Amino acid sequence: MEYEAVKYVEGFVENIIFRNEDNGYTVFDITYNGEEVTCVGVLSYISAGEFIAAQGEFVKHPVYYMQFKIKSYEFRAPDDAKSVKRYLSSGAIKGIGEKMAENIVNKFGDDTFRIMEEEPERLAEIKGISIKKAMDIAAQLMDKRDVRRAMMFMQEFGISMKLANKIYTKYGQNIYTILKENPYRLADDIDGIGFKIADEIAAKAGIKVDSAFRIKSGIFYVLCQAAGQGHVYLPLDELESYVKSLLLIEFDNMESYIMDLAVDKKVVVKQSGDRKLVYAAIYYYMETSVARKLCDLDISYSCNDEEMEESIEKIEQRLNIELDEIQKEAVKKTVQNGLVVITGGPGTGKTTTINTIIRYFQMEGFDIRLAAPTGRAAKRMSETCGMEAQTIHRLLEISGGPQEDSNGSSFATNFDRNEENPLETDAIIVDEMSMVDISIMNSLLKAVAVGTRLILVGDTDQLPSVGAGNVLKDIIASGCFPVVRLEKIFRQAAESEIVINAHKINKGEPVVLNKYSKDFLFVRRETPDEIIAAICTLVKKKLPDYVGAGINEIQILTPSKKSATGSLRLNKIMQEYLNPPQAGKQEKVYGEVTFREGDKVMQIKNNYQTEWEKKSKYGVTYDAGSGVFNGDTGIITEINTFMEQMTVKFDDERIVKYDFKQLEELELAYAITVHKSQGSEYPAVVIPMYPGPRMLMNKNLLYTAVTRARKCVCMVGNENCFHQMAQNESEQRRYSSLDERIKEIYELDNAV
Ligand SMILES: Nc1ncnc2c1ncn2[C@@H]1O[C@H](COP(=O)(O)OP(=O)(O)OP(=O)(O)O)[C@@H](O)[C@H]1O
Repeated sequence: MEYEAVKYVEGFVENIIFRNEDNGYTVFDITYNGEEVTCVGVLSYISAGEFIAAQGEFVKHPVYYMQFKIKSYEFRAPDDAKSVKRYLSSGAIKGIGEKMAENIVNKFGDDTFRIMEEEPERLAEIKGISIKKAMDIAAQLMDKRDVRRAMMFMQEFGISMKLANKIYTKYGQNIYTILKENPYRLADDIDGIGFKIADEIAAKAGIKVDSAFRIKSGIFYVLCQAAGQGHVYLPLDELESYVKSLLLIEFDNMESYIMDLAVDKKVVVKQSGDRKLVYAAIYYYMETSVARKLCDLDISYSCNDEEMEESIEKIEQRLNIELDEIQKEAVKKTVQNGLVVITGGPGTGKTTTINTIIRYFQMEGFDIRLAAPTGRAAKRMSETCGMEAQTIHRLLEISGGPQEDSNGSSFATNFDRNEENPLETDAIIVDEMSMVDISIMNSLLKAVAVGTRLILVGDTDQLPSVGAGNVLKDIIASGCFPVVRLEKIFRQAAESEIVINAHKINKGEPVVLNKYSKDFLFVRRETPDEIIAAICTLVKKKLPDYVGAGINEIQILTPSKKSATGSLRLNKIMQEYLNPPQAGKQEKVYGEVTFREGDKVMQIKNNYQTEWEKKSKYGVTYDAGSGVFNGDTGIITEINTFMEQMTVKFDDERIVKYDFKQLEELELAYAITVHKSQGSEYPAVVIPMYPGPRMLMNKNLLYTAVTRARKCVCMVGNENCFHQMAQNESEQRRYSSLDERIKEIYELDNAV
């Protein structure tokens, strides 16, 4: 072939060699003038068997030699008998093989395609084709043409192939009206499309910036964003100002848009005093159903006080302890009530109380389940209670990916345990309740049958849950259920300056920073670089021996991600220091991060599908399952660039193979933010103390960081920064109203 002269090729798509569904880049073969030609180009749609006519030119590829680079193209219906036969026998139409293709073309010749499209019933004139089959062939042809047209149409709006496929699967031929009239529906209906993408599409479709669809979609988007920051609702005035700054327009009738959304059941509006509160409907109903269930669980049992005292005494003898009066009261309350909250700071005897409750229930012959919100918290609970604790997710038996609401947007997880199939147990004790958000609380409560005792344990002064809601605080604030507050610090705990100082921080009392403390150390440094240098020495040389732990067990906790002493920078430096490049150590660069064999990493989102296994030292698998969760930490044991896989061994021995595509789920974890450390405990914790944003650097955060340490807290930096944090009460306000929902339902129940 005279490659240079050829500017046009045509032929049947025979073999698709490569296709990137995100951007449509495709490599495929056709036969042109009797020769096989490899074509490359960006195509919105392609299917083997289609007839393509393309303009472009041949270019020389270093390995694959000459390839035709497509500039423009069109798919054509084949127009002569030979081509039609080729097309039909390519397998493009299901149900037509080579022989039948021949029969069809012999009968109708060049007119075949027109007949198939316009008078498909005539195909039944051929032996072996029923009327039903004839109509099916016609439908397939139409479908193919429709898909091709739709894909090309969507490309005009800059929609990636992958999304275009999803959109077409959802709407079919309705895409034309939807994209032209209300592309914002995509944000509601299709996973992977949010307001921002829909807004870009809308701009291309010429939708006006003040269109009602845009404003309503913007309102809903702002509510969902607020939920991502922990808010269950937003007051109307705040919502309005966020929406206006998102959409960059001014408009008057905010309330009428909200009313429209309320009619569509997408939002709920509640009056509170003289303010209107706007909820994304799903969160409102979650709060309501959590409140309803809590009231249902709150039943009381009549118990003989003497018998309870006797049983407690027996346990005290067995455990060789003497419970404090409040601890005893806590135990009794759990025996007498279906729902009890136990709250207290570090060292106030929560674990001891839980352990007594467990023994008590065991003596009664109760079946008991223990749970905590994260893997690490569950592991710690198992250790301190001497009985297996599970994550709430596992307790509820995850049964697949995120569940979709009627609009198709994902918001929750499917659990096998739910109202139809509740947990069959007498008592459930949940620890670290401060981390439980409204969504997982809702799922948990669905699976708890009335009659099962539920005991909620936590410290309300820890940072609130990452997800929306203020569950523990609201339950307590409602004042409707039995709550036991443990406040006394026990002798053993009182010897720990970690515990003493944590309580001082909490109460706003002055803390003396004395570097001679046994477990609460402050190393004074000024600049970020000096601070980091000191941290390096502490983590590698000093602390492991001091607390009798491995280097990887010493955890750096930092308030922020991006500052000079933030987790991103610290991780880079610590990686160089603790796990530098070395011949034979494989690496994988992913975005800004280089992962290296031997690195400490953390899973940063819940993934219920990811499979894991546990292996004995001889490499024999003895346990397997699925699900890795936000906060799980481990070590990279292998990077296989050929298989494009990275293997991580988690702290609890689970081994997970990540495809390179999945690496967005992992972060280096030499240093992690305090927020991510909630619910975990480490033998030693190192905290850089360097000024940062006031909203972030507050008492709550300091308290949470300090209480993560079991044996030693070591702060490095500026003493003033510590004191400012301890005095900064600016706990960011969370808009939640579970307490109100509980009160409403409780009052209704008790009014009867
Ligand atoms: N009634 C008691 N008498 C004497 N010591 C007690 C009593 N209750 C708890 N302790 C001791 O106080 C210390 C703290 O108790 P525990 O671990 O139960 O508290 P916690 O609230 O669970 O603390 P953390 O949240 O820090 O784990 C432990 O050493 C425990 O043995």
